[in-house]
Amino acid sequence: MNVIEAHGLRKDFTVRVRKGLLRRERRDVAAVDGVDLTVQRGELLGYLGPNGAGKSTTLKMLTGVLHPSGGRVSVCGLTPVPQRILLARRIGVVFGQRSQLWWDLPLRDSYELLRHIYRVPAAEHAARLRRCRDLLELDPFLDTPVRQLSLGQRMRGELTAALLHGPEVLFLDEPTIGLDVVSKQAVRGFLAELGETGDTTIVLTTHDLADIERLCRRIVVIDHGRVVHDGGIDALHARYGSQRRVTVDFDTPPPALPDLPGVHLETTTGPRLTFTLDTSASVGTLISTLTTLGNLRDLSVTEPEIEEVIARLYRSEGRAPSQRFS
Ligand SMILES: Nc1ncnc2c1ncn2[C@@H]1O[C@H](COP(=O)(O)OP(=O)(O)OP(=O)(O)O)[C@@H](O)[C@H]1O
Repeated sequence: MNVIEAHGLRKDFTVRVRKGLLRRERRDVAAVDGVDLTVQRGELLGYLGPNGAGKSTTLKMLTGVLHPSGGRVSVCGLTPVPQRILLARRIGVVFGQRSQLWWDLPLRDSYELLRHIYRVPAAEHAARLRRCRDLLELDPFLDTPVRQLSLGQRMRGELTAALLHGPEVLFLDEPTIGLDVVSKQAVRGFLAELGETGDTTIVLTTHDLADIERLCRRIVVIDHGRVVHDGGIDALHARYGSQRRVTVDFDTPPPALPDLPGVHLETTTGPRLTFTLDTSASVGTLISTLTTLGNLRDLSVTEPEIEEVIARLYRSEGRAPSQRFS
């Protein structure tokens, strides 16, 4: 069953552009330009794209913060803007830059207030909080006012706040931005566990591709407000011709190699040779050919980096590298 359905979703903003010293011109910018998106119950979807691609704008329309300029959208069977209050009970939202906690209150008190706002039965609330406390290790700072929390502590606190009313869908806009390695691991581990239960549908935007690799089986990539990829990471590797790298060490420098289709000799440093292989080429064929040329002492195969694949995709959509990553 689809929890999120968007068809031809668009959002135009009117911006003023400087024209000469005093003149300003109004111009329409299509931030989201006809996005079709369906997400099934229990999916953990990565929503990717370069800066300014339209990710946050999409999330704002899905959560009822922004009115779409066109298209249809439904989340949990509701239309986000007109049914915003009903929807708020069924979704959880974490926008990295904004807080839903009370700045001067300790986390514990913010959670108690949220319990009353959402009218969550005490036992249910306690059970959910217990789980978050354990998995996100909240106890050392549960009684600290939010304004005194570090970014990583606050993010763990925000995640908990978004989940205490038991939402069906969790929207996360860059939840690991600026976090140290330990906090990132805590947040990722928590989301992985939440995703595995299949009870909560998660839509995650991030520039951290390690988040995507660790968590998402399906990714949707948008650029200039349009979907440019919807599928698994493997499909991306296949589509953008990722290259594996094979490094071998011979006992002594080997003689010249015969040509093998899809295999490219990248570097030779004494007895060490490094090859790149197109997706169509076989590592097995390369190795068996190499063993006929001399004694192999060591061998390593490196899988293509997701960064490399995503960079190719962004490049193929016609952006300069400096515009791509934050
Ligand atoms: N309130 C607004 N008024 C005018 N233009 C806007 C507004 N909000 C967003 N935009 C424009 O819409 C486009 C998409 O912005 P959006 O914030 O959705 O991108 P994003 O993919 O989330 O980017 P980032 O990765 O940098 O957060 C950008 O060109 C942005 O400048």
